Parts: sequence; structure tokens; C-alpha cells
Amino acid sequence: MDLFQVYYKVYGKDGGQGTKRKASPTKFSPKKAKVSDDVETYPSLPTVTWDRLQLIKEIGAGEYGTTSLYNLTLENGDITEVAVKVLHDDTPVTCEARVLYELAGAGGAPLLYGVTSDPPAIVMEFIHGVPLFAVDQLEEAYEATVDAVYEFHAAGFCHLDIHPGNIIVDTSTSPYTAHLIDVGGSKKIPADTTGANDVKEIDWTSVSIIYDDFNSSD
Ligand SMILES: Nc1ncnc2c1ncn2[C@@H]1O[C@H](COP(=O)(O)OP(=O)(O)OP(=O)(O)O)[C@@H](O)[C@H]1O
Repeated sequence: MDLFQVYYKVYGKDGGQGTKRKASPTKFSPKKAKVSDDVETYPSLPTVTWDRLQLIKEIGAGEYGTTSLYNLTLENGDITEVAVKVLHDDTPVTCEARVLYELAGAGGAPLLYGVTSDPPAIVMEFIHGVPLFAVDQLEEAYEATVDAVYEFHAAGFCHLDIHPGNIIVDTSTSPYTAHLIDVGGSKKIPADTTGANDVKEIDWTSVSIIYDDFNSSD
């Protein structure tokens, strides 16, 4: 029995209750980071203005957007590192931002500080760690990933784009902590049991493929 099957057996197909883990230790809650409310553009989402953001460096560009490391000046004058994702082609940032807002750190997802306008971008917690494929202790990283997926589901969302590049592992904690990032394709889990199981199954299939890939590359 491999690790994935062990978790499947222990927690069951529908997932355990999944205790919501605290997101990365940070003294700033998203509420505290709120800078202003632009209720017309982004109802109920916190907003951040560009004058409070200072570019440090670009981190990487993906299919849907470019993510960079910035310093964000908070209302109290403190400065914190954030990841800022500008989506390509004027894709609205509100869907991904809303998922982050509702997850509130579940599954290790980055906390949302807010959204900007002109240009629109998502300002979120910068996750310190390494991509899953760069971790030494793979078994421990898998366990952390499985825990993160259970938490994500318990918060009412399925990720739907789980692959090694979307899992950042914080190896400074014991055991490791996995963070699921890139929630642009995530969806709310349907209320009916069959629909819920179907979408969760998509995530678990991705997790098992990752597990098999790494085992076969040994
Ligand atoms: N909150 C974050 N904290 C730290 N690094 C992040 C964060 N969000 C994204 N990154 C990193 O930024 C880089 C780009 O990520 P991004 O999500 O923009 O695109 P991608 O995952 O490469 O591709 P795609 O958007 O096509 O799925 C990746 O290396 C990713 O690990």
C-alpha cells in the first residue's frame, strides 16, 4: 500500500473533517492589511493601492499571469513581503481573489491582502518554501500535501489544478507544511454528495499521479 492509499483508507474517500490549519505565521491578518474599500469595483474584497507596493523582483510568469515579490506598506507603517499576481489579457482578478479570500489560508493557500486596480492585480501572502519537486524528504512532502488537500476541501473548494509547481513546501516546519497556490481554476464544491465526490476525485487523482511520477523516477 502506498502513502496515498494509506491516507485514502485512513481519512476515507469523502475526506476527514480536516482541521483548518493556520496559514503561515504572520502578524498581519488580511483585515489589518485592508487599505481601502472600492465597493463598486470589487464588492466586499479588500483593496490595496499601488503606491503602497514596492517591486523587489519578478518571481515567474505562468500561463495566466506574472507573479512578483513586492514590499507592501501596511496602514500602521510596517512593511511585509507579498506576492503580486498580474493576470494576462485583462483577465478579471476577482475570481481568484475571491477564492483566496474565502479560503482564508486553508490548505496553506496564500492569505489575500487585497486586489489593486489600474492595473488589476492580486496582492497575497508571499509563501516561503520550495516547489514540491525540489524537496529532499518526498514522503514528508506528500503527507503535507495530502493534509493540505483535505483542508482545502474542508473549506469548501476543490483546487482542480494540482501539480508539483502549484505546491510550495515549507521545509522549516516539522513536519513540513504544504501550501496549495494558484487557485485561479478552483471551484466551490457542489452541495450534493455525488457532485462533491466527483470534483474531489479530480484533486485526489492529481495527487496520486504526482506520487506515482516521483516513485517511478527513483
Ligand atoms: N503566493 C506566492 N508566494 C510565493 N511564490 C508564489 C506565490 N504565488 C506564485 N508564486 C510563484 O510564482 C511563480 C509564478 O506563479 P504563477 O502562479 O503566476 O504561474 P505558474 O504557476 O507558473 O503558471 P500558471 O499560472 O500557468 O499555472 C511560480 O514559481 C510560483 O511558485
